[in-house]
Amino acid sequence: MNHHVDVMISEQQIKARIKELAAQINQDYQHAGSNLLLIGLLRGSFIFMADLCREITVPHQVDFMTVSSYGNNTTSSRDVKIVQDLDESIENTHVLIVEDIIDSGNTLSKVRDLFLLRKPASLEICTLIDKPSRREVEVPVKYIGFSIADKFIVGFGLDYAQFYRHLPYIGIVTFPENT
Ligand SMILES: O=P(O)(O)OC[C@H]1O[C@H](OP(=O)(O)OP(=O)(O)O)[C@H](O)[C@@H]1O
Ligand code: HPA
Repeated sequence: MNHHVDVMISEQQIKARIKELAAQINQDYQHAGSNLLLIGLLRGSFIFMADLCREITVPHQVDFMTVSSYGNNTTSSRDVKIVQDLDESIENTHVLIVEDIIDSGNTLSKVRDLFLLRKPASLEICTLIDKPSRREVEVPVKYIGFSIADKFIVGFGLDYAQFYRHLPYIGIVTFPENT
């Protein structure tokens, strides 16, 4: 493959930040009873979800929904597809969407609008990475791991053409035409 990957956010930095996010979530949801549901958007969120939920000590359930908008491209198609919806109702449930990255905002905006129609008790978003300069659609995000500049990144669940999701760090992809 004609590009290379450099470390941008180390494994240690990510682990430490996830602990901080979970501490904030534990505090914010201490009165949610056992009515908290974390919903990860696949595929990108699977590693962040696995690490985050193991730091969350308030009772909660975990579910996933499969959504896709990038295909194998590095820019959003803006056509967000619900590939696999939730099986269960989220009515009267405190829902926290867990996402790897918010870039244009198209994915989370569509999912958020869909979930709001289902009348959850509350609905918030937690993303590991935010790229605010790329936003096309505003979406309220309560928990942000790292806010970064406009670079295409991989690792910790994030892919380039489905590769690199396994990297334990966030890396920047450099393409030859950009160097
Ligand atoms: O804010 P946006 O511009 O919509 O971009 C964010 C979305 O893009 C990626 O998903 P992708 O469609 O690549 O699917 P994946 O989760 O399977 O990697 C990522 O996981 C987010 O869901
Ligand atoms: O920078 C990115 N990397 C991988 N997938 C993505 N989806 C939106 N932005 C990105």
